[in-house]
Amino acid sequence: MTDTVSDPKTTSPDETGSTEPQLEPAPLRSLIGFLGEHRRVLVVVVLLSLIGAGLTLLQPLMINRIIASVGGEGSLAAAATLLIAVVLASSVVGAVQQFLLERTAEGLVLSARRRLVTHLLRLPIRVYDTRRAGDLVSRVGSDTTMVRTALTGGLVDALGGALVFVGSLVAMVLIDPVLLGITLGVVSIAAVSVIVASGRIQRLSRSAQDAVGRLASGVERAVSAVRTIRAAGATDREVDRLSNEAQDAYGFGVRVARIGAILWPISGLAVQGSFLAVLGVGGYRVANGSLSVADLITFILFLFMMVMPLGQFFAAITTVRAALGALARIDEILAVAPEADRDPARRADPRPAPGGGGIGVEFRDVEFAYRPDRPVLAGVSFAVPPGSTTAVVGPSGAGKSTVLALIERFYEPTGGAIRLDGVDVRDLPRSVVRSRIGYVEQDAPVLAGTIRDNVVLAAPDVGDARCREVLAAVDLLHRVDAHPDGLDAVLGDAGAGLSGGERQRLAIARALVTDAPLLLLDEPTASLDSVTEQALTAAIHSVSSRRTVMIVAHRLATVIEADQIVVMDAGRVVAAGRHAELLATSELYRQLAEHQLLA
Ligand SMILES: Nc1ncnc2c1ncn2[C@@H]1O[C@H](COP(=O)(O)OP(=O)(O)OP(=O)(O)O)[C@@H](O)[C@H]1O
Repeated sequence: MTDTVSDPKTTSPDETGSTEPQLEPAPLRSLIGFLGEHRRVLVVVVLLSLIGAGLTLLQPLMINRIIASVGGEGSLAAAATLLIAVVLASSVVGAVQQFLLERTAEGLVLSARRRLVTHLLRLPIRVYDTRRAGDLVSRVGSDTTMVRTALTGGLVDALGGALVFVGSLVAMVLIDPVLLGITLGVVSIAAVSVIVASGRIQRLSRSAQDAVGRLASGVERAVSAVRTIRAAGATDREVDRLSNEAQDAYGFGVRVARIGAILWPISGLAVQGSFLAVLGVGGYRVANGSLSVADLITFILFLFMMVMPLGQFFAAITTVRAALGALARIDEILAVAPEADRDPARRADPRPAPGGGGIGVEFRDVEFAYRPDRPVLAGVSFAVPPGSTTAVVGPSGAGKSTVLALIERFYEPTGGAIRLDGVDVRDLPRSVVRSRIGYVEQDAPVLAGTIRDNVVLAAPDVGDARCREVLAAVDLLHRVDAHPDGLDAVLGDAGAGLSGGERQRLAIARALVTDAPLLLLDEPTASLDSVTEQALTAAIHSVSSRRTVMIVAHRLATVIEADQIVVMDAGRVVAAGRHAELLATSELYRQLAEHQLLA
């Protein structure tokens, strides 16, 4: 299972001027796979495009008939009526095709965004540790739009165009092979230059998308930390940083424009050259009688027809290549395996959650590292009896939060085992493990939305009475009642409208609402004053009679009453026991306690 975003295939960074390793563009078949679910309507669009191409090809032949009818061959009125009918039919077919194509393109964006969002929220936690949120967001917003341009920017038109091109070619070879030879000679100069240049355009567009991703990450970083940035007087520097990222995207766009600026005159010259050559040589051949005027005009009309799809085709190459660059960024995320459980056959039967008393937790020789070269937990063992309260204390960086993250199965231990009620957590589906746990992470976020949205996150069906009950338990009910909208009071991003302590208490209410038998609290009282802290500690204490509680705390006052205190240092358990015992037996605990005037 892949659980990190890998970029196995990279190109040399200096090709694009970017210092970051570049993803290889997605292969064309990946784009075709993406289009797969819209294949029915795309077949219709392609058919319409082919019909449109056929109708277009008929037009020069009809003009030939009109010219011939002026010379006395057949009815002019009939030929003209037929031409008008064909032109009208071709417009109608074109309009229907355009609409279906645009609708399909929107559908493509929709399904790509849905797939990405579905996947993005299920990636292993490790991936979010290494990826920037803004960049992930820009893949959903901007890269999907780029893929859309592959369709609307000519992929389908190019198919109809190919028919017009081939049809024109056949007609032209029948009319005058010599003239056709001259035309192709000149046009191939344009073709070669476009194909060479489009590879470069593809790399540059991908770099532009990467730059847009970095810009989005930068904006996200700046907006989410706007107070800190303002207070630090760093606004101007952040603005400069972001405008540099925007400048990068601009730079790549300008480089694409530069290539385009050289490219289009070359193709324009080739097209003009072929017209002039056909007019010159064709005029000469009309003069010496080897070609009729009607055939020369028809040939020139077919030349027009051939050149138009050529333009479409060149444009399609460029947009499809740019889209493949963006698709590589989408595929990179889709290729990461989402969080997965063990083969169901090997899973233990999840036991029903006990009615009361909580569940037991056991760590046996647990090893863990976020990075292979830096072990974070080394042989951690301890047992938390059901219904007891265990505090985990120790200096910063000791691995306390990691212990809770492993119980939640955000990461897998690299050695040893974690058991819930005697069952290895790896043998339980993650959803079952998590449904039994109420978890308050360190700096737990408040989600934008109402107070109710926040409380019922894990239990969307609970009623107002239960919401009020848990809000009362964390001493927030009076705050809710003071607001005219009560539970429906809207909180801004990051819980704007609440104090730091209120946010923390709301997070605890969220963990309490499900009545989960195991409560994991990571520094739940960090931003509380000592009076509120005491109230909250009492609240936690009152709910702890019915469940197992594990609480990480720096403030020992919170945990003095715990049934067991596990002291960690540098990824190891150095002591475990009750407060009074540890004061006598653990030097580290005594130091921690002395600092807080508890000894
Ligand atoms: N997501 C992560 N990726 C890489 N390293 C991490 C990650 N989270 C924590 N670490 C590292 O793992 C070690 C233990 O971190 P952890 O957060 O578990 O410590 P802690 O005891 O909870 O610290 P604190 O009391 O400061 O919260 C630290 O060295 C930290 O730098």
